[in-house]
Amino acid sequence: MRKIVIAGNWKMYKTQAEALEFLKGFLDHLSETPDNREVILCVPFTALSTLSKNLHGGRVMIGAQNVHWETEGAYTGEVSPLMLKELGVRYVVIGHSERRQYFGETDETANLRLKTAQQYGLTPILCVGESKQQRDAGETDAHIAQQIDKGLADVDQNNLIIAYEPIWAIGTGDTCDATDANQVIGRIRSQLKNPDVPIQYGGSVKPNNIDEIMAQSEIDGVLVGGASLDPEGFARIVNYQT
Ligand SMILES: O=C(CO)COP(=O)(O)O
Repeated sequence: MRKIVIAGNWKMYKTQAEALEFLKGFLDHLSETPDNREVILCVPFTALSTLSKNLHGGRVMIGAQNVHWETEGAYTGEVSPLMLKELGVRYVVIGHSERRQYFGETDETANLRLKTAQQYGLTPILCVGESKQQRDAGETDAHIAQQIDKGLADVDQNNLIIAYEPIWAIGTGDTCDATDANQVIGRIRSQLKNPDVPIQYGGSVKPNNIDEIMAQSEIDGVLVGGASLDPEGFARIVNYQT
């Protein structure tokens, strides 16, 4: 039985005060959430400590949005897995398309980050997905196969989540057709050594399309950007109807 994992990716949004405000509105709704759904908030580094203190022992787990591959060193501006562990972080997003696009991340650096994260007991969420140009050229499967192949080299598939996020669907309101996403995710699964790895869909997930997305047989959860910033909306997503 595969796990269901619903994660919010706040990206570079919310100060500590705003994060606490979010919790006030969000936590009340979780009593309705079935036990088999993992709920994760992947927040900016600056909000991790506050969220950790306020969520300790509760239903919601905390994730970071990146991690360096060394334990410590002269890497200005970077954060190590040990530093995240100390704050109670359990998950970390790796290789998000925004990091690949704006910060020069590659499949190779994603692979290094994945291996170190696992070594320190963090569960990585590896993001993969094609651009509009690649999709139009019929290169979706080949591109993702390469991201998976290189990204997961020597990675333990027993402590891993994958997020399929078509780049053209991120932040655009242009959701990938749910049955289409289901097929791509099925093909990703067939490439894995462990077919039980949870695979999420991400890209313009909203309260009004979550039920259809989660009705798909291969989709084990979602990675939500913009709609995870609103406590009511994200609660509706977490409590999707089957
Ligand atoms: O990039 C995403 C999650 O990591 C998706 O963002 P949106 O939900 O805002 O499209």
